[in-house]
Amino acid sequence: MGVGKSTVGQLLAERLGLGYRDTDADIVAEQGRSIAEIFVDEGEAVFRAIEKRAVAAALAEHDGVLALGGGAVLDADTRALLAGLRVVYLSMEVEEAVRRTGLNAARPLLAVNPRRQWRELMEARRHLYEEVATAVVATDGRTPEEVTQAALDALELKKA
Ligand SMILES: Nc1ncnc2c1ncn2[C@@H]1O[C@H](COP(=O)(O)OP(=O)(O)O)[C@@H](O)[C@H]1O
Ligand SMILES: O=C(O)C1=C[C@@H](OP(=O)(O)O)[C@@H](O)[C@H](O)C1
Ligand SMILES: [Mg+2]
Repeated sequence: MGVGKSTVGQLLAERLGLGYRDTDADIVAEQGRSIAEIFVDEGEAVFRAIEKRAVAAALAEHDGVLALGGGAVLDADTRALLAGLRVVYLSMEVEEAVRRTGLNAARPLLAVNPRRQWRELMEARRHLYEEVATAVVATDGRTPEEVTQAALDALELKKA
């Protein structure tokens, strides 16, 4: 969360001359309400079910760069759909995460104690990100443009 998937995803798509899509944006458009509203109104389990459908639809329809929400990989079927695709895991340390997400209420899972909540989420998820990734790019101290270049380099290496 806040590592730059949406920001870098758009830049990456521009650099590759491909389309860009973001499953959180798809969900907001389909539901007609914000991610935070879905969490508040219906809870995380309902959000995850909506997200699972949105990711499957996007992977089926879209041929380009796709940014996922940070929790999409919690679902085993979603992880299976990612197998065989080029998946970039953007990483960062906790201090960078707090700087980037701040007290932004748009991310309900970090709303109360961002530092502690982020650490706990990463402990639970790191192995899943590593499982689905075909390339890992550290983003600390890098601008979005530098991260994009590093992702291109990492993807290029993977092609060889
Ligand atoms: N490399 C970066 N350096 C500094 N700030 C960044 C970087 N990448 C993204 N940001 C900022 O961090 C915030 C979260 O970025 P976003 O792309 O929405 O992340 P994600 O989609 O992974 O949650 C935004 O305010 C964005 O401008
Ligand atoms: O990591 C998560 O569980 C979430 C990440 C968010 O997307 P970003 O990773 O784009 O912030 C969004 O899907 C929702 O708030 C839940
Ligand atoms: Mg995003």
